[in-house]
Amino acid sequence: MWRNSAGRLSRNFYQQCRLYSRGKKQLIASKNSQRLDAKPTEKSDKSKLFAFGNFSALKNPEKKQIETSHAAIDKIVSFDSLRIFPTVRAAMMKEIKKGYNLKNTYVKSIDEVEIKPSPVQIAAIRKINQPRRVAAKNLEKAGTDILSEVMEENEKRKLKIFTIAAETGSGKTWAYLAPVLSMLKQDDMALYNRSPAALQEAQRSASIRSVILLPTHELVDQVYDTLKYVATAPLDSSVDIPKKVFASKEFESYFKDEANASSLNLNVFKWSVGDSPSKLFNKADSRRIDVLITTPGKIQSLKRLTNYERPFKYFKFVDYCVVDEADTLVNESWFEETALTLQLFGKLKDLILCSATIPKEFEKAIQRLFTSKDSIIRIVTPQIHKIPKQIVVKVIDAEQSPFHGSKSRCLAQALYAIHNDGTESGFVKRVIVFVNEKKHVEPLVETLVQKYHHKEEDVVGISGSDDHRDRAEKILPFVNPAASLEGEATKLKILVTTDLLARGLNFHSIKNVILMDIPKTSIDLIHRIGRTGRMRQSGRVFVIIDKKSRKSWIKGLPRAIKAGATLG
Ligand SMILES: Nc1ncnc2c1ncn2[C@@H]1O[C@H](COP(=O)(O)OP(=O)(O)OP(=O)(O)O)[C@@H](O)[C@H]1O
Repeated sequence: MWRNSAGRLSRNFYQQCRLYSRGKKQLIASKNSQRLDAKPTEKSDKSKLFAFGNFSALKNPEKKQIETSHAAIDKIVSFDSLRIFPTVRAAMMKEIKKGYNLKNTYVKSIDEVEIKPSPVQIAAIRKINQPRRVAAKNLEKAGTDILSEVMEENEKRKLKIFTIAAETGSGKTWAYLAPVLSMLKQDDMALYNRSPAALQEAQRSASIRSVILLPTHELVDQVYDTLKYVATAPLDSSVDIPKKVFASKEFESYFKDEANASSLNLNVFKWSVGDSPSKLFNKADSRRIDVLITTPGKIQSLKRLTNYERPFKYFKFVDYCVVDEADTLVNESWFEETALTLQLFGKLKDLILCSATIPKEFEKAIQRLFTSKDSIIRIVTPQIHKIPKQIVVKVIDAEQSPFHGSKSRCLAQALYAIHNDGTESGFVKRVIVFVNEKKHVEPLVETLVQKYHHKEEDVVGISGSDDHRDRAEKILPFVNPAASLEGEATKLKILVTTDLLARGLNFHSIKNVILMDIPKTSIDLIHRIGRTGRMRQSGRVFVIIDKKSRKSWIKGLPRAIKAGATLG
């Protein structure tokens, strides 16, 4: 019912979206593929679960799924053992090294650092970037060449759906970029080796090959910055491409043309807040867009255009789509925009849904978005829903003296202690303070400046009420590497914000996060804590509680994290 004769998504999708939003219908049919689905967690694991009442909102994947990932992960220690297109691997290493945090390490130069794949990168790259081949036994059964050719063509076009779920700061962005960019380059090489002119012709077609969907413009900027760098990073084939690659005829003929070996030569485009539709159309008309980074809302805004015929025509040939922060983009308030956007990609080959948590609602939305549970290949890392052990969590009770119930006095004291604790010497210290409500952001900034004498230029507040240009400006000192002090006295920069900036943002080596309020759910707790302790770095989290928020269970959090408990 969902697919037309060519097996693609049918046109009456929109009405069904309405039915779905009333909880009546399933939406996207998809072909069967490997099933590694999660079942309810066994009782025995409950003992290690840190879950409380309606705070608990996470679905724990089944042990079998975790073991599958464990097995895949243990065997691999280098990117060279993973199937990544050679120039993609080289550009990725350069990009990771460019952003690597050498602060307070004993490493003198980045060249001494060996970049190893993180668990989620190993599991995702192995599972996603698989050659699309029909199983030999099925080809035998086919008998005739024509039928086996049709089967191989179908296999190539079959929609494969993957979910990636891995702890915060574990490198999920490259876990999906490496396979997607590799597939784009593999497609380029196949076409080039058939005929260089055919590749040039394809590059002139007004179309979009892959789309990365994110919930906020900050995240669009962040992923775009990564892609903008790798798309044109200069490569030296004599150094960046291992000799053994040239043993393959395919690569040898492709890289003979220096232009194919000297950079990825990909056309990446960010279409974000304030950008007009014509900016997107002109970009696509001038050269095929290899990767579009945007939000579902921006794409759906094209529906309102009256002066363009068929504004969605550019999306007809999208091969690969990533829904990052998918637990946000498929939850109730975003679902319809995301589902309608996915429906535009009628010839999609790979759909990747990526998130740091698996909320219970996420599972329900996925199972209603895709007709049968076994149409999804799930990639879950063993540390999912665990707080990385290198993060130390402390609970501070504002009811104790000398705070006498004042959380802001408690905050001021914690900031003072961080400012004078001798850590991060030689660099400006940066602290992120999370509050639950955006209306509390500015008053807290005021209090820190007026009452606790922090300098105005050292305390910024960011919430959804701010204009996106101001937000982008204010956030820079926290997403860029720490500025060095050059002999000045220690300095503390404070960012007061809400969950708007808790998801996905790759704050650069932030060592301290303070939660002024207990988050509403364990999902928000994981995302807020995950702004520190990223990619195996250390971090500290201070949770301030008082009579109102005082929940004895939160006092058990530090111990639970130390014991490696899974948040529920
Ligand atoms: N293999 C690696 N080795 C070292 N650093 C890496 C590696 N892969 C990625 N990084 C760096 O780790 C940091 C975190 O990566 P990323 O933002 O993708 O994490 P994430 O899992 O998406 O986090 P979140 O769940 O918060 O979105 C980035 O600065 C990235 O450059």
